[in-house]
Amino acid sequence: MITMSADAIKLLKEKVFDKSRWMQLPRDVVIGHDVFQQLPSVCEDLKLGKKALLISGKNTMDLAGNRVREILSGGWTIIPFFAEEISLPVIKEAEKAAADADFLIGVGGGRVIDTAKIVSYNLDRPFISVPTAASHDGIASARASVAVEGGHSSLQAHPPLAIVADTAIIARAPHRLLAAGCADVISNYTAILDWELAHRVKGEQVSEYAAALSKMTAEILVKNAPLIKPSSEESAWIVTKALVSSGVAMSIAGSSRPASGGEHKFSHALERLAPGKALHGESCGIGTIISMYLHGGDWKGIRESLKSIGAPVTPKDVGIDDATAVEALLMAKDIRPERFTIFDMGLTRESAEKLVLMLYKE
Ligand SMILES: NC(=O)C1=CN([C@@H]2O[C@H](COP(=O)(O)OP(=O)(O)OC[C@H]3O[C@@H](n4cnc5c(N)ncnc54)[C@H](OP(=O)(O)O)[C@@H]3O)[C@@H](O)[C@H]2O)C=CC1
Ligand SMILES: O=C(CO)COP(=O)(O)O
Ligand SMILES: [Zn+2]
Repeated sequence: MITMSADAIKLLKEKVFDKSRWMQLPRDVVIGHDVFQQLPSVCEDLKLGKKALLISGKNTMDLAGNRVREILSGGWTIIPFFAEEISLPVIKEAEKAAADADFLIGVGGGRVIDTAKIVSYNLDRPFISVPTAASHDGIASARASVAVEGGHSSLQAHPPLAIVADTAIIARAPHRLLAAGCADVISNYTAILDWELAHRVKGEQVSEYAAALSKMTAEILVKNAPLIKPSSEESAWIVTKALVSSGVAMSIAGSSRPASGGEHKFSHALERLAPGKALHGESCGIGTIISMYLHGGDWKGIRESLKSIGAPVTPKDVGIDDATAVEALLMAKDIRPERFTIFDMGLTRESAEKLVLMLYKE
């Protein structure tokens, strides 16, 4: 009889048994021109029930939420709910409003979709993600980002059961939103470098598949950067696919690690210090240039790609002064401190000031 030593059993346990992971992925992904028409088929296909809470925003309810409501009105009862911000009180209100709903629909930008995602998770009801802008990679992810007292939380949630992304609507959104979505994807480059750094310094486990998918998504996007233009449905299509792919990478990893490193911590810090000035993806893009410089990579190449897409590359471009950006860089390490990144490698005020100035250099 072969017997195993206690050490061998421990190793086997670490290598095999403790590795079980539950990956949840979206089931129906419909991207294209005028695909709202397919919402009834999607709801029937997924057997979601007959009553839904539709969460949308101040602008997006008129732009798309009401249209979704109209399309589904033949066979479903749709209760509209305005989410003007993402906050715990709004989430609680939405949960009350969804008490007897069978499923949730989030129609809007990242904040609306994350709100619907959290409500869906808390009430254990399915949800459909209907992005009106290709501005963030939470469209398909199983994570939800929410500012909390003294920090920023990335909450575990369910991924949407379906994504219905109408490229005609997305193409009509202000170009700023599309460029922000590109920057959110481009930030995958430094998110992966930070993840690998955390592996080397802290022994954090890296999912090779999630990392490869995330990096490949950023590479394809950068390759297609010359095709990304305002008001173009082809651009909306390219960017939406990249955002879905990046979201899937997060689901594979079971965390936002493949798409969120130090550049995201900088973005969350900036949002705290200068709320509402920069879009999420915009500040992530600026953080990516700085992080890539610190990693010793091609930061000028990243800056050129962002510029060519029309994304901001300096704090000034988003109406934020340099001193605030310096503070955000210094604060970044304290946002979700358990996530080790390049900003934990001894960044000083003096170096932070130099890094911000560097953004303006030719
Ligand atoms: N869960 C995850 O994995 C991820 C989550 N995020 C989160 O997503 C959020 C950022 O998303 P983002 O979309 O940039 O920001 P917002 O959701 O704040 O949307 C920005 C603005 O764009 C408006 N808008 C949306 N679509 C259109 C359109 N078609 N035409 C005109 N205006 C439009 C919104 O209107 P309205 O007022 O109607 O909302 C809002 O005023 C952050 O909270 C971030 O943390 C980001 C990445 C990943
Ligand atoms: O924005 C995200 C990925 O692009 C998710 O990030 P966080 O986990 O930092 O909230
Ligand atoms: Zn992001």
